[in-house]
Amino acid sequence: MQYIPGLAGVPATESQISFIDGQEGVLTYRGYDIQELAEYSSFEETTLLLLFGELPDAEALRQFDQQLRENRRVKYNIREIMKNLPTTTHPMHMLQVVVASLASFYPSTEYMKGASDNQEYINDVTVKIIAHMGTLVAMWEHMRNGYDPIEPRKDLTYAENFLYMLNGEEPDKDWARLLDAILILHAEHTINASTFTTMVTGSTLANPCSVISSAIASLSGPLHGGANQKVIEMLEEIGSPENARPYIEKRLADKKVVWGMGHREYKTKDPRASILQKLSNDLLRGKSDQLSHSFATAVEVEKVCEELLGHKGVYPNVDFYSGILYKEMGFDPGLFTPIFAVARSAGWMAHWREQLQNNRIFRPTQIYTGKGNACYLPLDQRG
Ligand SMILES: CC(=O)SCCNC(=O)CCNC(=O)[C@H](O)C(C)(C)COP(=O)(O)OP(=O)(O)OC[C@H]1O[C@@H](n2cnc3c(N)ncnc32)[C@H](O)[C@@H]1OP(=O)(O)O
Ligand SMILES: O=C([O-])CC(=O)C(=O)O
Repeated sequence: MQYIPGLAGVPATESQISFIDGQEGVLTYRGYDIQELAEYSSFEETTLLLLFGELPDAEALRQFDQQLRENRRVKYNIREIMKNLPTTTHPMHMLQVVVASLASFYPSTEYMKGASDNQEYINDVTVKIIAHMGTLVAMWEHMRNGYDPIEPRKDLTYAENFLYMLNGEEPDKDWARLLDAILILHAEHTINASTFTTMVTGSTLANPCSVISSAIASLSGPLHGGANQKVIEMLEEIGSPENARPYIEKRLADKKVVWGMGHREYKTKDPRASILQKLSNDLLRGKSDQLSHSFATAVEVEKVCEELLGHKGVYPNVDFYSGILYKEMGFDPGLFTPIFAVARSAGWMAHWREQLQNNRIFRPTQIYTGKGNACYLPLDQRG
């Protein structure tokens, strides 16, 4: 029996949801290239694709979109739970707590019989969770700053409503389209740590709100989704392109990782990083402000890392360029990982549903490396 740290390269499931070619830098959802989806699809349509395996027809999309719109509002008592959290609570921790608490408001043991026995519950809770994610993140942004949250609207798309709830203004169509593309890019990524968490928790037939809460916890770590906030902090610390080389050299000498670099599956640049870089470049072109400076610094960090880490297959991942876009859109860095979670709720729900269709509890084994038979000594006889 061989132990493989981090289960690198070990298949944990068979799945039809997404595919990565890590050598070529390819990512597809249900067979559709991520570049095409980011350009032409919407978050609502991509979510349906991930959940059901096909691009929907106009009526199916209209119905699903309507369900999402109808499920945006959160119950008064959920808002009360949020009100009682310290305002210093990181938005990812708020999300983990509040999504877990949804299980108290939407309980069910019926679905535990298996997917085929309660499709209606599974569909309802899927919509409820995905629709609530954006609302909760936008609400908390006001609440943690001491203001009342803004109520969601039903006449807006998912991305538009998120921007409206954050800014309290009519959402700009171009910003909403950009956010839509960002949500699509973050919606799914095979068996990453948080999706694996989803599958493990789901495999015990835990309530889906607990399942997604556990996935949020997993995504929050800086080696996973939490890296996007770390990247912008790092770029600000570096300050300008000419500081990139000494900064990276020192980090590597200190055996520290460069945030937003490296990936278990990709041994070349993450295709999502290339798309996000292009979007950032287009947005900042011709500007001479601080953020363009951060972008120039990021490009230089990438260049230095390619030279110093390229031989290890370490290149920018999805978290490297996204923060620059978020900052330009006016988002606080505390929102970066929660926005990732909002998008990824689509992928998590798709994997939860796939897991239930052919469920077997996850229960790997171990190679024991502890002591042999030990003899219990009463406390007064221990040295
Ligand atoms: C949405 C996401 O989750 S994307 C990932 C976000 N996370 C980050 O950006 C954090 C920084 N990156 C990392 O810590 C890692 O690359 C991970 C966690 C993403 C992947 O980890 P693993 O697949 O276990 O990579 P592993 O540690 O085997 O890396 C291989 C080699 O590249 C090095 N390496 C990998 N990533 C980095 C990095 N960001 N900076 C410096 N060196 C790195 C490792 O030190 C290792 O070197 P060695 O062979 O000399 O020991
Ligand atoms: O696949 C991974 O390990 C991490 C990642 O990029 C993601 O979840 O989007």
